[in-house]
Amino acid sequence: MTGPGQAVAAVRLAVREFFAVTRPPSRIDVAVSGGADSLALTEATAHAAHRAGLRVRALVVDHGLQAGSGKTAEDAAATARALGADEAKILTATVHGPGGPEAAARRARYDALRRAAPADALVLLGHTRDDQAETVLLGLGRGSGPRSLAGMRPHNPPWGRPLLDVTRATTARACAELGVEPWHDPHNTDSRFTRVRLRTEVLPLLEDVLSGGVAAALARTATQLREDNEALDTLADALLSRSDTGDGLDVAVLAAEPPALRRRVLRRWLLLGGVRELTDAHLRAVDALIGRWRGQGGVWLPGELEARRAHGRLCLKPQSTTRGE
Ligand SMILES: Nc1ncnc2c1ncn2[C@@H]1O[C@H](COP(=O)(O)OP(=O)(O)OP(=O)(O)O)[C@@H](O)[C@H]1O
Repeated sequence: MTGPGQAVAAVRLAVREFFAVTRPPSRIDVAVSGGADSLALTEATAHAAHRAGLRVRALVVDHGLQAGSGKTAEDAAATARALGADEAKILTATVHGPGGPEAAARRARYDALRRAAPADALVLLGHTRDDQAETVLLGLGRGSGPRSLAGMRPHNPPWGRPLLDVTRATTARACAELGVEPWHDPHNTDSRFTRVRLRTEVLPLLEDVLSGGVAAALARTATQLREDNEALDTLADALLSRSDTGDGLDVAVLAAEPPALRRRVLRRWLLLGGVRELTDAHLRAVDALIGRWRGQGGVWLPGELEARRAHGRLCLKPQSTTRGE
């Protein structure tokens, strides 16, 4: 008997390595679009799970946006079962709200998956190294900070992404080895989408100019930044406890620290304090109350809150018209 092909073996190895670090619950959910990435992931997950006595459920989201989407979802569910999933469930998503149709569909998809999964669930997604590279490149082009350039995290409960080191070419080959025909999302070739143009025009050009290895290099950048971020987050946590006096943050303690670390502390403090949709401009304005203090008034923040400096402390209060120091 011949064993699995090389590509199937590579995907299985990635899933096994993921489970060695992230202990899976007794039932693992896999988000299945019917594309090559999530089908290859389903097969590898079922292979690893069954050896460990765990169950696998495929979750397929039908956005109802394209004609025949119901059939696409049913086909994806049937293929997932054929590849070893113990059960397959089709979820319907209601797409509405702000942003373009892609963003609205993504939001609706993640909401539907989150609703279907129990609190301690692990929901696996088929993002690959190519997706990670595109995310980093998109972030670079938009001037994003290190948090965003660190790309997608392999484990960010309930989400798990075991294939971030596996290429899209490998998942396509794995499907061919398994004898399954993946679904091809028409959006993936629609050049009206920025991500599609990055994938089909920008990355191939960069690969050519830089003699290859660009996607792998971008994914490495993401990993390095993620490690740096984790280290800085640990420092920021410690600095937040040290500067928190109970009636605000001690300005003198924060002023002695580098601005990048200070902004990380402020970000955590503001989010914990109930500020929503914090932008970089807000963060810099609050930081200016420490680093560029000229007796300015408070900074108004989303969530009807105001950060103010008074008596050597930085305080977060409901918005008012009173002035600080
Ligand atoms: N209709 C769907 N039903 C279930 N899971 C899906 C569906 N579409 C996508 N997924 C899951 O999300 C993974 C990533 O797919 P895709 O890149 O299309 O989605 P995305 O979440 O919009 O990603 P990105 O963050 O890259 O924009 C897939 O491999 C699959 O696991």
